[in-house]
Amino acid sequence: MRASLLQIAVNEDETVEARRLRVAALVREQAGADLVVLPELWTTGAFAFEAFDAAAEPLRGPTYEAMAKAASDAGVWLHAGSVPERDPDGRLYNTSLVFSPAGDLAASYRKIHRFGFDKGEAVLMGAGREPVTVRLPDTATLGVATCYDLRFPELFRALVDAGAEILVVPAGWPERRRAHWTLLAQARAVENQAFVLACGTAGTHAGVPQAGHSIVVDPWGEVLAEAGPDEEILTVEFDPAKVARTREQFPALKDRVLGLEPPRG
Ligand SMILES: NC(=O)CCC(=O)C(=O)O
Repeated sequence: MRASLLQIAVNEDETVEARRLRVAALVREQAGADLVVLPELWTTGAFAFEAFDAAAEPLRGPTYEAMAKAASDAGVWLHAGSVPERDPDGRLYNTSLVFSPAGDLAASYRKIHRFGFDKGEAVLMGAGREPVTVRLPDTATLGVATCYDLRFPELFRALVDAGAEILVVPAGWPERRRAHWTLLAQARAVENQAFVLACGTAGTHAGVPQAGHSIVVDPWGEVLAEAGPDEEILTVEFDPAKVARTREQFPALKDRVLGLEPPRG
């Protein structure tokens, strides 16, 4: 399987419309890949809270249209990262879109864990409730999560319980916590014996330098590829069957003890 992670630079000197056109062209150039992955909220930047409202779009808005067409032009599965979605009631969500090679929407996922504690995304956007997996026929099952979700292992375990073998994590992770990003991507891969494809942004928006360093980790925790800090296309080839082999050779997932009593005392 060949995957391309498009680590897009999100800077304020480029308009949302210009970036959308540029990213669509980059996706088209990935013809021949099986899966293309974009970062979180790449139209505005994940920390550009003040831009969310103006840039919000219905699910089937301009980013949906551009990415559906780019996926079908390239003939690839496309995890198009996330967009600020405005639902029919006016509520915003951080919503990921996954397209089939025919350009059909295969899945959408509203980010469950919103970042910012008592400000930013956490107050501006609603929370998703449903973990989402996507079956790529004859290939593997994707489990999708978004950025801050990476800190919550129980979500990833739910995805694995639903059959996920490749965990895809679009993000807008800041440079100041880059060490967490790398560590958590490896931890989620090792504990779930799954591939992790984590695609971040580069550049600086809203005064927050982005980490870049998109990363692909295999089910044994080995880093197969890692980007640098700037805009980059990270391409990697791997065998999804390694998930089943790893889980068979080192069957730790079978040793889970569920439903523990709460601690006494
Ligand atoms: N956009 C995000 O979810 C940022 C997450 C983050 O900065 C962190 O978890 O640290």
